[in-house]
Amino acid sequence: MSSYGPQAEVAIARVRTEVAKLHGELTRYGLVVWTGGNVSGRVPGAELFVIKPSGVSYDDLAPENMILCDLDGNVIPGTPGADRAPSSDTAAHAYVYRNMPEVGGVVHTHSTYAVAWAARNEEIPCVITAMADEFGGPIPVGPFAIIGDDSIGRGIVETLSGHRSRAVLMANHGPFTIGASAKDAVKAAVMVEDVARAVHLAREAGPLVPIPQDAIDRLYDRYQNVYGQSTDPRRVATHSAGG
Ligand SMILES: O=C(CO)[C@@H](O)[C@@H](O)COP(=O)(O)O
Repeated sequence: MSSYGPQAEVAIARVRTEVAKLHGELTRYGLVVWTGGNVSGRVPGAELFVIKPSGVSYDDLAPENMILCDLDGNVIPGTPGADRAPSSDTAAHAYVYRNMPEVGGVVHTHSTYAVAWAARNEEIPCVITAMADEFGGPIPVGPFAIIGDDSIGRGIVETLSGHRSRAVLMANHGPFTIGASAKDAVKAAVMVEDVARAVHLAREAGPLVPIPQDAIDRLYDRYQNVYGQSTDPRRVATHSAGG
């Protein structure tokens, strides 16, 4: 049985509970069918993250069967849940944690409208204020990447580094989102599906009207710095990063 010391063990237990519970949000918001999505969370203060087992029904996910991994995506032997195979996207999540130290959570879903944009390899243009608020502009498309190794992770990092968006539509696959915490990344997954649906429906009904860049900038700035509570993880992360 591995032990990382009492402080880290408390943090691991907290992230296990949070990550197991957050999968319920994927089903609550209709972002997944069957087992087609995953959530992970970084363990603060340790070179570790927690992710779900592969292909296990969401009803059966519990803190004790979440899987603890190092930042190379290796399962930590002897820890609870280590007897099962981790999510197919473990290497992708690990790559993001290794290369984006500010990221505390990663989420992948196959939510319908976001996947439809990904299937066309088409970015979602910024035509509604909710997008300017949450994503600060369009939602970009990442490269086509094979599932199973760190190609997806490389595509996520290449596309989102220096980009305001916390969501990327991996070509012909679907959305991956990042956040200051696992919950924050789940929120981005909920929001990306909402805007993917709204912009799709808008375009069906008529031409899209872009929002001027200066208005996008003002909306984004307000949402990062004024909206919500000063204790929100997003605002704490923005300010500690000097943003
Ligand atoms: O996108 C894919 C496969 O297409 C996977 O992320 C999805 O099915 C979820 O897989 P896991 O159950 O996390 O292994």
